[in-house]
Amino acid sequence: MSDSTSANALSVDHVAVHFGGLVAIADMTFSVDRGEVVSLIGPNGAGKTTAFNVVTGFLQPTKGTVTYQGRQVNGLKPHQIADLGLVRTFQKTSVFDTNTVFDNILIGLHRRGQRSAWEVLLSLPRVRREEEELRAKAWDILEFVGLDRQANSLGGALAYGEQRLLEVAVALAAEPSLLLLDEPVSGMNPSETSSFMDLLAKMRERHITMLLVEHDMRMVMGVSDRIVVLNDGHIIAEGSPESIQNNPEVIKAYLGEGAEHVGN
Ligand SMILES: Nc1ncnc2c1ncn2[C@@H]1O[C@H](COP(=O)(O)OP(=O)(O)OP(=O)(O)O)[C@@H](O)[C@H]1O
Repeated sequence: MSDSTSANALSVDHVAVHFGGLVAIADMTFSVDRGEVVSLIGPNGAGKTTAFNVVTGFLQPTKGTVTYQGRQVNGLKPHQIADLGLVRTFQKTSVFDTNTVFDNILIGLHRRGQRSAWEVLLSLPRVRREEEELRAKAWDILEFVGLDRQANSLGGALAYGEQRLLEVAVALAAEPSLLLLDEPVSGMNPSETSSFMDLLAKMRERHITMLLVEHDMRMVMGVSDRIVVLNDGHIIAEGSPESIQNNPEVIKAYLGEGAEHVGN
């Protein structure tokens, strides 16, 4: 973590979100530095999903600003924010069931393509060369997430945990400069969760900046550089996994759900 504000990839400053009279987020300020993995945790209803939706443009804050690499992003549409490199996954998987795993990645890669329909139709040599490069890139991504052996399976035929891996693979195809993961291991069995943690560790080694909303504490403690704890729309603690695990305020906030969730 760096003290320099110029290292901040993402800054959330004094953001509040009200739904009518309900204050989902009262006043939230936090940042994510380049190369950092930051997790947003908190009991049910704390405001995590709301915060995630504000950062990705799916909700507008009532107050405050969100800036990314020095540029204000609140007010932009979700696809404009994605174009800036903030790429998100969803709680529910969004893979194309009737396309192969390989084509799912290829579609993701094509979304970034600059070519006109005419160039593609005429199949110009440059287009063919680029197509080959994209296919090679798709293989690299599939190998990276460990789905290369399922390349020809249909998206819908994959096991649940594999579908979630594919979703991350599609997000990686967009070459995110900040990857936002919304409860990526929810619904996974322990072995799928463990494979997913291995993938996160690999992404971390590649210095992919990540913001994670997650309930699974074993995973949060294992992969995060820094943890931001929300409770009732307020940030009640922020720090390393060790400091969060031993923070009395955090333990108290979780007691209603069972304090053991924080420790392990
Ligand atoms: N669209 C909405 N309209 C009204 N209230 C909402 C809306 N979305 C969220 N809320 C409320 O805002 C508060 C924060 O909800 P949010 O979903 O952000 O919490 P969370 O920490 O993600 O919870 P969980 O862990 O259960 O997903 C809750 O009281 C919730 O009921």
